[in-house]
Amino acid sequence: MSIITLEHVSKAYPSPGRGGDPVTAVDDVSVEIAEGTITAVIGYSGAGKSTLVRLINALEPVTSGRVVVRGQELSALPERQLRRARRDIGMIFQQFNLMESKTVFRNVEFPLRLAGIPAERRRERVRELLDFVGLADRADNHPDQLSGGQKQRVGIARALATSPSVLLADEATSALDPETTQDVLELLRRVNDELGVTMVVITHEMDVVRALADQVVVMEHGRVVEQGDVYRVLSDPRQPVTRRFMRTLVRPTPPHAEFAELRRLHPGRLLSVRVRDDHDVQGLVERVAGREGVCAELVYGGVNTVQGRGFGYLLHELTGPADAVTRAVDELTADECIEEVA
Ligand SMILES: Nc1ncnc2c1ncn2[C@@H]1O[C@H](COP(=O)(O)OP(=O)(O)OP(=O)(O)O)[C@@H](O)[C@H]1O
Repeated sequence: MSIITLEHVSKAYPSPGRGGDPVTAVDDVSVEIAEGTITAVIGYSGAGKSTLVRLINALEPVTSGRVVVRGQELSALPERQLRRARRDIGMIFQQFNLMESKTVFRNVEFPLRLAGIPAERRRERVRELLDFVGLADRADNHPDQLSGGQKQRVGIARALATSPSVLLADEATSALDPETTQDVLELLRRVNDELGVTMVVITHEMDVVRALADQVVVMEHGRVVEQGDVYRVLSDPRQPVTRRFMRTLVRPTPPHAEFAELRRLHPGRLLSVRVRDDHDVQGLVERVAGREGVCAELVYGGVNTVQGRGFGYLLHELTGPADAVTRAVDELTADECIEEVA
């Protein structure tokens, strides 16, 4: 069942200069997010990702379209009800946004105070949350006594204080080193698995997508240009922007100088084979190349996994009698997963 529905949502900001056209940050976006899932929103800087997320928790009003969260159309709610609805949507940020003058305890307690929860229950809840994020012994510290990863854990505890059913994460690991990123991603996984919280994660890091996402939404110039199940999007990216992102996880060919060296050693015709677990394209190469004295040699590979399923590219050199190689190349490149590399 869908917990967040965006229907033809657009957001325009006034032109930064006088008399210019408005900036359309989000342009006619329709997305459905199923309860209990993790959706990654990817796209280059300026694609409209942050704006989209601010529309989901109604930090910004939509220009047109509808945003529905748990059956409530946020854009139609009066301020009081909107504040209540926002308690059901937690948010974490790249720069953590903690109150530096307050202790960890007070930071996590803050949303509970706003919600009017009595002191005793607030204390219990903060303890429970700090336990969950592994910071039970840090309640009395100030943010400047914590590492980046610990600060983000406090951010997560604070976002979860009012037991929201949705958590929005805007580049939550972008300021962290790779190891700390892994720890925070693991915690976010637990938030989803153990608490059943639906998550929308903005990122430009494909490792985050790979580690967390069930579903991917790809944005470019304010529009959603591609969306789908994470394995489908990574193993069969359909838009150029998605392919560029996917190639940060797996490369079809080695970097420039290395490729020149590879070409020197393997001057024959090269075929790049996109690997998917639902299409035995490797078997196809072996069958076709096995005919007429053609030989296919694997010369480079970039393969990764998501949700335990392999995706990526294998590069083969075809050698043998010239006519037979041409026939093999023609037959193989008719498959959408195979293309010749110059
Ligand atoms: N408050 C605002 N006023 C005017 N223009 C804005 C505002 N917020 C965003 N924009 C513009 O909307 C477009 C989308 O911005 P947004 O921050 O949503 O993109 P993004 O994909 O999140 O980028 P980044 O990864 O750099 O944060 C950009 O052209 C940006 O300049």
